[in-house]
This record gives sequence, structure tokens and C-alpha cells, in this order.
Amino acid sequence: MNAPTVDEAAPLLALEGISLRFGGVHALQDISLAVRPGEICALIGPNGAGKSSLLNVINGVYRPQHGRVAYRGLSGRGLRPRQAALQGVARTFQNIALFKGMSALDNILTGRSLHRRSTWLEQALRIGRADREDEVQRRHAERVIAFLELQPWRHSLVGQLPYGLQKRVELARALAAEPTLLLLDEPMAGMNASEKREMGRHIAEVNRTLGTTIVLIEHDIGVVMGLSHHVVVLDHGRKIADGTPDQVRHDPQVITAYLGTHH
Ligand SMILES: Nc1ncnc2c1ncn2[C@@H]1O[C@H](COP(=O)(O)OP(=O)(O)OP(=O)(O)O)[C@@H](O)[C@H]1O
Repeated sequence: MNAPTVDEAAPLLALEGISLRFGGVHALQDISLAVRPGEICALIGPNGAGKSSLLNVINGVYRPQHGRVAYRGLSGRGLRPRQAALQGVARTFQNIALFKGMSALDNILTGRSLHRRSTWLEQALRIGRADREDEVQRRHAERVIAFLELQPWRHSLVGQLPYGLQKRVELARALAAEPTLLLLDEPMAGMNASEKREMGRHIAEVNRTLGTTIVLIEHDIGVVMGLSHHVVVLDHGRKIADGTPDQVRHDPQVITAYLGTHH
């Protein structure tokens, strides 16, 4: 997979000195990092390193005790989740969070909710703007479905789809929101090798074709190194490396953390 040229402009997202505690647990300690527009940035590290917590700080689910989050000209202790969504941050979850009894298309349509102008009453009665909007949202969802090659399953109930396709529907739902920054929490967890290749291809395509900036958590180092422009390594809540895949691959601290010989 060829990495696209990454814009050298100012960061889209900058974290400065982020610390997050849960009681006595220091989930994140003094984390600073910058994500440039158009890049795929991977967060890697052993279990419990703080990767999911960091995604939750970025999209405002967790508010750090210390530090600043700067995103698209907004800067502060962190965004609120709704503010983050309105500012173009979308995410997927480690454990699939879809409506299993609904079709793939209807799940993907839920990703369009922020783009609706009609009130819930207009939507419930299917009157006024709601009717016209339905058509627009559906057309948009169909474009995402085509882009991620999900057409054969658009009317299938999500709960009946194989795991790899459910993960792709979840990616589609996040993409339906037209995000500027897409956060993917283990998009390939639990997949076999060919499903991982397929998902890696789609993620690269989203980045390359739509220009979406992506921060992803992934455990499979082979996948990460082939897909990402930028890799940040966390261990026990601290950042231990930050650089290109090649720089990180040869970092002695990273090798030690992964071999687990320093604890
Ligand atoms: N809501 C919470 N309440 C209490 N402790 C938490 C909470 N969320 C995370 N933690 C703790 O913070 C630390 C970092 O957890 P986090 O889930 O961010 O790590 P991770 O790198 O994503 O791990 P994994 O790879 O296992 O998903 C862990 O010690 C975890 O137990």
C-alpha cells in the first residue's frame, strides 16, 4: 500500500500535556502529540497503555485533569462530545456499536443525524422538510455504501452479517457523518488476515480519496506499519515513541515494551 504525500501544514489536532486519572489509575500522563491534516496516525501499545482513553479525550468523552486539546482553532481542556461531532470528529468503537436488528443502510443513515435540519416531529410525521431530507440523506448513505463496496448487504440485518462486514458497516456509519477527523478504535480487531487486508484497503482509500485525517488504534504491528504515516507508542499511560513507522520500528524502548522485558 503506497502512503500518500502528507501535508506539512499546521496540525489539525494537537494535544499538549494531557493527563487523565481514574481514581489512583494514571491512564494518561503528560501526553503531547500532533496530528497533521491528511495523515493516518496509529496509536499502539500494550493492553492498558491508555490508547482508548486518549481517543476518548480527543472526542470529548473524557475530560483530562491537565493539558490542552487544540482542534480546528478551538483550544481548551477538551471538546464536549456533541461539539466534537459538530466539528467533524467521528469514531468507531472497539466492540461494534451498531443496531443489530436494523439493516446496514438504516444503521449508516443514523450517521447522518447531525446533517438533518427537520425537527423530530416533522420526521415522525414525514412532513415538510423531513420528506425531502430523507431523500438527500439516503442518497448520501448510498454513496458511502458504494464507496465501501457494501451494496450487496445494504438491506441485510447487521446482526446477521459476518463480523468483518459489521466492522465495515460501522466504518460506513462514521463516514456518513462526513468527518474531518475519523477515530477508529481497533478497526481490525478479531478479523482474519484477509478481512484485515480488506479493511486496511478501505481505510487507506478513505484517507487517500476523501482526504480524511485518521487516528486509529491497532494491535497488529504489521498492519499499522503498512497503513500509517505516523505512529505514536504508549506504554503505561506515557508516550514512549512518536515518529514515522520506520523510526518507531527501530526504537529500543518500543522493542522493549513489546517484548515486555522491562517490567
Ligand atoms: N472508565 C474507566 N474507569 C477506570 N479506569 C479506567 C477507565 N478507562 C480506562 N481505565 C484504566 O485506564 C488504563 C488505560 O486504559 P485504556 O483502555 O485507555 O488502555 P488501552 O491501551 O486502550 O487498552 P486495551 O488495548 O486493552 O484496550 C487502564 O489501567 C484501565 O484499566
